[in-house]
Amino acid sequence: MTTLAQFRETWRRDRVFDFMLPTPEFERPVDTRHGPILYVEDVSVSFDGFKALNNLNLYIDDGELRCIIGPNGAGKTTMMDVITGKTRPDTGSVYFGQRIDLLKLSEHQIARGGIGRKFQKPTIFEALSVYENLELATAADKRVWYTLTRQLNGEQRDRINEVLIQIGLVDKRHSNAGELSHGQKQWLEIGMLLMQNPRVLLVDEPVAGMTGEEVEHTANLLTSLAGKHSVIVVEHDMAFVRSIARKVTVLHQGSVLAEGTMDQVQNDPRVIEVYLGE
Ligand SMILES: Nc1ncnc2c1ncn2[C@@H]1O[C@H](COP(=O)(O)OP(=O)(O)OP(=O)(O)O)[C@@H](O)[C@H]1O
Repeated sequence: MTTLAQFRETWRRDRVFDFMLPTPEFERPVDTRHGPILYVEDVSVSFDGFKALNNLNLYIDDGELRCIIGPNGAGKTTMMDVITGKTRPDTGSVYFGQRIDLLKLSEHQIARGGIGRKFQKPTIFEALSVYENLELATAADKRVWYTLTRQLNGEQRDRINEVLIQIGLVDKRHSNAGELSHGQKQWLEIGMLLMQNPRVLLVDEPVAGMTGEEVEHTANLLTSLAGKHSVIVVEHDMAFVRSIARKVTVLHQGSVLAEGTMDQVQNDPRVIEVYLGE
């Protein structure tokens, strides 16, 4: 007799029935037995006839740190919008692990299901302390009055302390978030995302406007997250990309132009022509 477990084993990603789709908010871990945690396949997005993404194929391995570069308008933001459910593609498929079809989930479900996104502009609560910001981020229920009046359990407190160490803000735990430097605000927001234990973190231009020291701290932070999380960094700062990148994907006109180590893509004549030679 076929048990449900055996049946699951034989599922093909393209044959998942809606009613069997796990609710990603509650069912973990995501199935990454085949390697990738994200499958973006043949994805196209048009805006008024203009193809922002053009049969884009991108595979991100579980725990990898991937840098995405490319000229203005290459489709980097649109790609992140598609993965996080903000923009729906015209064609193609996007899977989280083997079985979770992200195109069937709302932006909220995707975020709660383990794909966190850090926008360029931090969205921290400036009037609250660093600790309180992290405390807010632990909650499934984002209603501030509820969150701040309830007691944290020991595990949640441990997690906040762990994240404070990770982001390097232990000494600032009682400072108001509004008093932090630009870089520290960015790290706090990364910390808030980490409180949700995301499997994938999308980070948009993390070092824009940072001092040299802050850039270095950010490089250390993002590289320390790889392994435990899959981290996708979109960044224009080439020195920064070089300092953290293992594998780089170059987007151009909505497709992958080149992929490889920083040395490989930097020496690729097509990449030099459309991007690095600018
Ligand atoms: N909502 C939209 N409506 C119309 N056109 C759009 C929309 N969003 C993006 N585009 C266009 O799609 C193309 C890709 O944009 P996208 O923002 O994804 O590029 P990008 O690689 O992130 O660029 P940048 O490095 O400048 O942020 C651009 O030509 C942009 O003008």
